[in-house]
Amino acid sequence: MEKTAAVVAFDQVSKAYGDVRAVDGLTLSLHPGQTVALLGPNGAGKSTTLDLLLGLKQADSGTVRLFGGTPREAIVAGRVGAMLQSGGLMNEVTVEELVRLACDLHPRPYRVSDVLARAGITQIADRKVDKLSGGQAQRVRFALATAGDSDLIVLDEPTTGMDVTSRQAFWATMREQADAGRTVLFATHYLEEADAVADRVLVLHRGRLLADGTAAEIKARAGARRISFDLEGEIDEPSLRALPCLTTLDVSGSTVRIQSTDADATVHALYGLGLYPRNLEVAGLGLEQAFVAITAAEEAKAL
Ligand SMILES: Nc1ncnc2c1ncn2[C@@H]1O[C@H](COP(=O)(O)OP(=O)(O)OP(=O)(O)O)[C@@H](O)[C@H]1O
Repeated sequence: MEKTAAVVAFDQVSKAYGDVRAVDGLTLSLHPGQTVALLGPNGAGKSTTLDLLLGLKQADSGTVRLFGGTPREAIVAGRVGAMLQSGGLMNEVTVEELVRLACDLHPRPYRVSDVLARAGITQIADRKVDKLSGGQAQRVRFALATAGDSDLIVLDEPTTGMDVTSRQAFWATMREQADAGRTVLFATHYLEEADAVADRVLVLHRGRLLADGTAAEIKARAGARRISFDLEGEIDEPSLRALPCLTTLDVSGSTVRIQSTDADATVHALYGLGLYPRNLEVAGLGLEQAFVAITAAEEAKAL
């Protein structure tokens, strides 16, 4: 394995199940220290992408490389820790026994007590794995993914079932991992998490990469400003519709709501029309709205 190679490199990777193209010509590389969120609607191909990355599924075409070698080589060398969505936990063993097993199997293991503490499961170390709540089981899966010193941590919807406090603690731990130079890749349906945690966001749709950038870039790309104001008197919709950089216009009574790709230019032109907007507000789109706008535009193209 090359030392300087990308952590993850997908080159024109495709995987189909019958007629369904789960992953369709995906090219992508990830680098050390990045925290990367993988977003996409149901069925977009997120889990398949992670399975290909981990060598759990084979691509129909294209290549998947981890650290310049095959996924299997990287996993055998202990360079990858993974927490998958559905992975069943062994029954009839305690949390501590299971974590100890994961540590024993890792080429560069951490101390069991440290792994338990980091995952916040020291208190339930003696409990049988099949008696855990959903959120506790997620934390145990996280402990298994971080049982040793791995360079890449892969997480498929890691915080599903966790309460707010566990979620915050989880992401604080993940940030420490990224600060220590590890690459963290996670699939999620929680867009606010991606916005808060990831320094790179990938949007998958029908197995293809629709967007790749920081959360701010993705919001900007979606036409990321909302402008709202009130106007007195009759509203001349055609002249508002002709404002520069406008993507949507909604007039409701005396209130006008606009989405614009350049709020400065739009507002400047608004005053240029001789209008006096009151209660003017300019706000960014959230990542969630940007995500909906980007994927909806793609759906519209497909029709
Ligand atoms: N083993 C399989 N056999 C047949 N089709 C499959 C199989 N696994 C996945 N698919 C299909 O491939 C597509 C991508 O599925 P995948 O699970 O990768 O998406 P996802 O983005 O992870 O979805 P979700 O957000 O719902 O978890 C979907 O249309 C799914 O129905």
